[in-house]
Amino acid sequence: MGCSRWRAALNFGHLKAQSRLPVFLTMILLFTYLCYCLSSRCDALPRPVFSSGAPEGGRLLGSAVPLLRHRLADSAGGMRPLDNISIFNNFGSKKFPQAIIIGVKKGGTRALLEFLRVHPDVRAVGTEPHFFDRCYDKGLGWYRSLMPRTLEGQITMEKTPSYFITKEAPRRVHALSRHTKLIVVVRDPVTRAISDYTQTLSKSPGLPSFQNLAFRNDSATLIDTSWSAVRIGIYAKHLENWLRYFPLSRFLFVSGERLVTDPAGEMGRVQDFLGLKRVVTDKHFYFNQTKGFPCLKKPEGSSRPRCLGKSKGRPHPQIPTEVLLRLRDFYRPFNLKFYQMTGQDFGWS
Ligand SMILES: Nc1ncnc2c1ncn2[C@@H]1O[C@H](COP(=O)(O)OS(=O)(=O)O)[C@@H](OP(=O)(O)O)[C@H]1O
Repeated sequence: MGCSRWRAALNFGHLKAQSRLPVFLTMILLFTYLCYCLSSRCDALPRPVFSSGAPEGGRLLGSAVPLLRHRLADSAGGMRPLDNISIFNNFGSKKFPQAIIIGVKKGGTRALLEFLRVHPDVRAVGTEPHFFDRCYDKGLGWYRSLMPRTLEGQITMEKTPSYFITKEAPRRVHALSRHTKLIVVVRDPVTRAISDYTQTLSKSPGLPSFQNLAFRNDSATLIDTSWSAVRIGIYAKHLENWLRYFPLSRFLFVSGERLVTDPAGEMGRVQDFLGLKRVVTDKHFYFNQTKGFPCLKKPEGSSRPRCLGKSKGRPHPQIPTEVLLRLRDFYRPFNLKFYQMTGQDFGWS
């Protein structure tokens, strides 16, 4: 094509010769952007992370995928293996989650999600989206863009433990879909509070002692319910808020304690609730003596087993017995109410 014809093709009439170059460059940029979007690479999403340090990537069909993923991981020198292979990420479509782990903070939510991800029919966001609490104004399009692609029959999941205590969350989740399955991992509220405190302490070493924060002012008896570490453990109160929007049948309450002592048993209940085949069984777990927690066995073809990261299963500070007893007294009526509401006795004394 001769120069004159290019000129004719790009002749915008009223534009002077000097102003054509920026227009041309803009068109090239727009065209490149369009191509980029069409190849599904312009999702404004944070990439999923895998807190255990294990490889994270798209799941392919069937059981060959973990094997392939780990082979790739091994040969990728620790890099997430599938990130650079766009074809793997383009299967299926992004859907809103059909099931959400809504709580509770420090209950064992990460362990549950990572155990579930072993299942070939579960695909989940690695990071916590915080859509129904902090990011609601970003809109549903943003939320869906965070989701991994799923094929027919696969379940999309996310976990954000703060949803359970967020006043607006039940209404918002319900507005998206009243069919959403809700999973709550609960743990003895006293241990949960100490776990919560341990996490804050790890970030702010100058934090006052647990007992200073747990009791109101200088009182040695009055529990400070304005402290979030205490408030989160009043499960009955938070559940009441959710039950205004969802029937009990939409919930599954997972015992955080049993998730540690009998992960396969608890996973059986979870898979049944989600309508999944019981694929994740005791064969997938081993107890890591050093960590003191169950970990995922190494998948075939990988030389590495998978435990959760260092921030999961941390040692807790020693709390005076009288403080623990007082807290137990405080939680007892709320726990009993919670057992009654859920029809489950979690055995917290
Ligand atoms: N398998 C396995 N490995 C490690 N840790 C396990 C596991 N199962 C349950 N837990 C318990 O999970 C607690 C952290 O809970 P969450 O993942 O819900 O925490 S968070 O809210 O996402 O920060 C974490 O609390 P801490 O022990 O206080 O660290 C663990 O007790």
